[in-house]
Amino acid sequence: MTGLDVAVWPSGAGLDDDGALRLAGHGATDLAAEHDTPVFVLDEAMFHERARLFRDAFTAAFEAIGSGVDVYYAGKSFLSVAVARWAYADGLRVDTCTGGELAVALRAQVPGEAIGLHGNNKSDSEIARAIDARVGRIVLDSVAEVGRVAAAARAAGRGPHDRVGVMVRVTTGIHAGGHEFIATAHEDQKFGISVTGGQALAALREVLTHPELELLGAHSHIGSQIQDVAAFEANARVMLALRADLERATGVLMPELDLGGGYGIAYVPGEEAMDVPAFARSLAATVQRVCAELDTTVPRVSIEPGRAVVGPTTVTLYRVGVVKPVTLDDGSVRTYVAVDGGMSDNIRPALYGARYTARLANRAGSPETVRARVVGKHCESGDIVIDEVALPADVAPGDLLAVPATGAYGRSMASTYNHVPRPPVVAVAEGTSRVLVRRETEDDLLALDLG
Ligand SMILES: Cc1ncc(COP(=O)(O)O)c(C=O)c1O
Ligand SMILES: N[C@@H](CCCC[NH3+])C(=O)O
Repeated sequence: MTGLDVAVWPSGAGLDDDGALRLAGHGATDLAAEHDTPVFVLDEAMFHERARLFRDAFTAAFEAIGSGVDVYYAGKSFLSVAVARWAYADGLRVDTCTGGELAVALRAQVPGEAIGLHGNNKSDSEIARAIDARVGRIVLDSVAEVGRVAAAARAAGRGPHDRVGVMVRVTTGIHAGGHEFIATAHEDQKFGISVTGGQALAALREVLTHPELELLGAHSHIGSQIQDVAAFEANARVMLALRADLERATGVLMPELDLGGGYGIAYVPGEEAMDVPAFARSLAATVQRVCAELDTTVPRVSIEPGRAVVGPTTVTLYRVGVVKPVTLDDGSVRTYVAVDGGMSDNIRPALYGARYTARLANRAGSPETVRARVVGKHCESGDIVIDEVALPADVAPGDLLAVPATGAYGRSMASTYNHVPRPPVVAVAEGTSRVLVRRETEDDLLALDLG
């Protein structure tokens, strides 16, 4: 819509005649008045659009090569009961990685068979709970876990005729993703079992020795915020070769490969939104080509996007407090704009150097701009929301500031640092708005403190 970069702002965002922000027909000023700030505002229609886009694009691409696909929504990016319900209703499955995420998916009445459980350090109770819920698959992350899950399956009365579906998470050596902390398939890190030296192959063979486990396939996830299809394709090659190696060694052809999540989104103007159908077609073509080279059948594929589904749907609204011009050593001025949240609702800039953009949400503001740094209210000089952004020169205390693309890893990684209660998530649609996750209160925090 006019004045807004469509790659960065939700599809339901627009500006009214005064240049104030509207989200799915709701004025940002009204939303802030009703829910207070900071608040995460999620464009519900866009969540459905994004979920169905992944479902339809990948289904079409993989059906075209004679295969099928399951899209798991990665709950770690943002999960609430409503969101889990929506994802399932939109034809997605739900990927969880802790007992807490599993509990949310189950509360949403997502059937167990449509849930996956990950985790590099699952507890006995998480494993037992997943088996009890009859989740569709447990992704094994270490050799030790193979025996533990088999034992838990036996203890739950499962056997050769009622096996527990598992995958083995492997690291393929493909290094991708923006920051070291979010790259996950290089060798020297905690996730998965390496393909080098035959370790992954040995783990897959180990699964086959347990009659109560059904080996559904191998799983990989190479990192997050990846824009380049080549990295996914390189990963797919390694995974397909591993599948062929297992078949040669044992005669067992794994029916499925999970190629993980990690699809990137646009955070700042100038970055482009990914062309999901083109991406899916390119990946499917690679899978088909490599299968032909290996003279093997095309497996069923699953993927686990989180950020690319929910990230672009959400805008954080903050209230501006202190505005402080600071003269730098070179004589230039940087305007520090302090908002009423910060690293407790968005740790990504501090943790990964992640970049965001912002605009005033209650009015257009003056056409002249200042070089602004948006900072939070925490007792930490690294509490920076946006390192540098041009804001109207008349930005003032009381203004509303909107930061887009905060749907993934914002609320889900939020903390209560400095005893700042975590903000709510409000879903907006044309004519309706509702609180998905309520604001924490000081009473919530004090209730934990036993004195
Ligand atoms: C195993 C696994 N699957 C899926 C995801 C989701 O990643 P993204 O939100 O980047 O799509 C992650 C997080 O990086 C992950 O570790
Ligand atoms: N939390 C990370 C990405 C997900 C890592 C999970 N494996 C981020 O905000 O970018």
